Amino acid sequence: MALFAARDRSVHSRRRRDWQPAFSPQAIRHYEEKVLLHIEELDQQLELKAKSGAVDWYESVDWCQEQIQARLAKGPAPELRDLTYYIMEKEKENNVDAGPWLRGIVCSPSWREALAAVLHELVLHPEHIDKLHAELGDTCLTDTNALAELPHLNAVIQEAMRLHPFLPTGGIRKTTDTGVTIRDVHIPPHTTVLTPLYTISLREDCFEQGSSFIPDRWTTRPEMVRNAAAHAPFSLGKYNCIGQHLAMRMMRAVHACAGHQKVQVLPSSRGGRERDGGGEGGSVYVFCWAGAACF
Ligand code: HEM
Repeated sequence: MALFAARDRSVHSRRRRDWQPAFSPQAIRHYEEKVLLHIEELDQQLELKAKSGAVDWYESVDWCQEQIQARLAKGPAPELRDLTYYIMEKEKENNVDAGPWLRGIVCSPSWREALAAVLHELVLHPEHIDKLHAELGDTCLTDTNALAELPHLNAVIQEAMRLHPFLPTGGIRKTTDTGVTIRDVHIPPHTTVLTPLYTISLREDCFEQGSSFIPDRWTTRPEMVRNAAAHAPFSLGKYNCIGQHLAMRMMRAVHACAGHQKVQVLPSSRGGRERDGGGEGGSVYVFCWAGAACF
């Protein structure tokens, strides 16, 4: 059973405690050292590709999945004491096969969706790529502490995650025997509660021009955020995303490359779904493999 699916509080807390050391500041630093090599490689590849043509998004996704499958198939080698190794070992102790779960985290939903969401918006709003480029200046792409201080980079990521929440109707919870009263609303016992994050994100009473991509609302136009509590891309409380700091640090590094290399849009080779930029020209989504390389 995946960690997030452990609904028994004590089981969940114990399993989460097991995972916690893998996300400590020291562990993240150690892990970053490895990942940042791939970020430099990504930046170089982007530069090369920009000269020789586009990279196909779908090929990149296939490559990414192959890398992770190969990594998981190899199993935990003693010298590989990193995040993947740690989680696989811990989950083995809990009699859980972490393979599918890790593949789930790494290859797909959250990480990939968030990377794609930001790129999707950048592709549709190239002026923000220029702005990122200017903001980056000569900031080192692998200096994750310096990247964390860049307001527009952070704002672009937050805004894209607001418009494309990874769990559009997610965070399913169920009340217990007693039900629960929130303000003056009583939710009866054993009721499943769904939070429609996508709908909330677009509400005018939460965000002015809620359906528009306006990163400046997170920086110079705070009045456009009418209810900041409506934005919780990593969820809240005891079940919130344990990997959020790592995810944000890695996303900043990947998207800094987009700004640095001023990524441009070309038509998609296999036609586009909505998130691919679809009717508006498709996209060159070169970054998925950077995410994959991270793991
Ligand atoms: C931008 C990328 C990411 C987003 C948007 C994201 C989002 C989320 C959200 C919304 C939840 C809560 C689900 C719920 O309420 O039921 C969650 C849980 C979780 N996430 Fe992430 N996540 C991201 C990246 C990561 C990464 C990189 C890792 C680990 C390497 C990770 C590991 C987890 C785990 C283990 C949980 C379950 C936590 C628990 O139940 O205690 N996530 N994530």
